[in-house]
Amino acid sequence: QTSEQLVKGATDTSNVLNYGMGYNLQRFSTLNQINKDTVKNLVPVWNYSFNDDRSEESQPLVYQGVIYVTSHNATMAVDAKTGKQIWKTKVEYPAETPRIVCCGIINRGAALYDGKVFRTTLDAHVIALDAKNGKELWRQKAADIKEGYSMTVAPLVADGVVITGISGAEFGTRGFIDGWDPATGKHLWRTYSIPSPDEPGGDTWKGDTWKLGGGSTWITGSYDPELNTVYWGIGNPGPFNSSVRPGDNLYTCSVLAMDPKTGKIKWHYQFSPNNPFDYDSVAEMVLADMNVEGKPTKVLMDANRNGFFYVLDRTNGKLLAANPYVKVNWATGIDMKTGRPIETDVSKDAREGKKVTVYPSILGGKNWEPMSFNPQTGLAYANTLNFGGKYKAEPVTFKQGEWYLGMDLTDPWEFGDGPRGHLKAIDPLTGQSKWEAPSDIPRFSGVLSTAGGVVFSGQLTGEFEAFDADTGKKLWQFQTGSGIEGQPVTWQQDGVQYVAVTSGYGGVYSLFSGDERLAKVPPGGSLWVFAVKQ
Ligand SMILES: O=C(O)c1cc(C(=O)O)c2c(n1)C(=O)C(=O)c1cc(C(=O)O)[nH]c1-2
Repeated sequence: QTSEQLVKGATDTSNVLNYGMGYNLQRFSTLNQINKDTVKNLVPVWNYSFNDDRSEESQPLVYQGVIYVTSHNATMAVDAKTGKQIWKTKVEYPAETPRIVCCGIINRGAALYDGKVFRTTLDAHVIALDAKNGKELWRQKAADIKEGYSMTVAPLVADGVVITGISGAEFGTRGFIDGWDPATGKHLWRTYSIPSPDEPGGDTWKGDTWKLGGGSTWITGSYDPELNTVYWGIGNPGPFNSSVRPGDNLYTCSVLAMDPKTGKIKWHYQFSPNNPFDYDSVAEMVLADMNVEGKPTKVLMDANRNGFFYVLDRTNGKLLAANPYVKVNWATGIDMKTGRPIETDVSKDAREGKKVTVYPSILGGKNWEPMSFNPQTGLAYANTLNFGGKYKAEPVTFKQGEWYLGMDLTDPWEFGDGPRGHLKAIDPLTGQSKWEAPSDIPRFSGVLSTAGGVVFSGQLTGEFEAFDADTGKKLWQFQTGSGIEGQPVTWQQDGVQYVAVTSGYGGVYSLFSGDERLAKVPPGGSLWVFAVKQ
């Protein structure tokens, strides 16, 4: 398809063309056949097996009646109406690859453009497949797994350029974002998320620390075609132990506004300077037009892992609002003039090597699982985490291909008795919830909202759920075969509205929380498609 079709994104209701359902990453659909009244009649239409037992985080794409979905070891095309496989192309990677993957053997999905399917591989390659038959058209190596790099990100195609990020900040890497020619795979540009000493921002690193500075870019950016600007979030600095790397450590825990053709940085905003707590700022930068103090404003929204919900003016990076949306104790607020956090003793003590209890934990107030913004209700629907962590920095030495953390990980969580997560309907400008749907085990699935007044999400124990967008009341649920870590999408074909989500248990909470309630969840990746019973 053309880039023009891609721009339509969420408003093109018969296709799901990119990660985030539209370049604004709103994950909102104007479809309303599935609505507050009819959702109780939602039934599965078909289920397609991935023949895989890993976590399935891939967001399905839909184009002209074909679903394109990925797992860590395959790319698949499936007939959207029947669930019949059209093609499946395996992804091979060296057996030692999982050793340098921090948080799960996963892939978050593909990008579609000009008859091709683009994806990344765990061993840090970018590949293009023919959308018709799954044949590989080109393959490029982005980085070396021996140096600790891996890839889980879904690519973005903006202004005719395939844009990809990288993972590896827990292994002493130096993050970057790459631009590739969709037709040939030619490498067009690389923008490092960590500037070298002679570049602007280079003085925020001491000595050689920039070389191992982290700043992964593992979640797909958003794109404003009118401003021709891509917004991409940057991960945590490495190592966690901040005494190793004094300074602000640009551009870690920041958002970059970039030119898609050249990768040139137009502006940046740093959420958490010199961060010790793994507060990656990679999560989706959602774009919307919103009234701010009575003025229509082009904004960018971010439910940051550091616990604050930010609204920026996306034309220039100016801070418009920043309020906590979960419990936060590392800062009392954000200085609206300087944009910098007003830190508490928790941050100071952590930097001095003392043991602290920090809210949010190193998994954040919200992790990677994408939220949805519904322009009709003006609310952001996000799966948030409701626990803190115990944090103590410890000495660390760098060894290539090994964990480079500098944090005592023996007992890192501070779980309370209450629910460990909520699906929250958040007012972006205040951070306040209109409603909260608690969950004992936190939800780690993406969120979808629709003009039918319904919000979809899923549980790590496998329930696919629908909520009333205005009240948070649960309207429907369906037990899938494994845990849901996927990202629901919706589209319409031949007059029928469908909803799809992957099921397949795993991800960072499952790996590291020690939550025994998850031990009984059966593995098994598959794709579910639902519609209202006719
Ligand atoms: O710094 C990084 O490079 C990096 C990469 C990834 C990833 O690629 O999945 C995660 C994280 N960090 C991370 O901090 C994290 O909490 C996380 C959760 C998940 C997941 O898939 O559940 N991935 C990652």
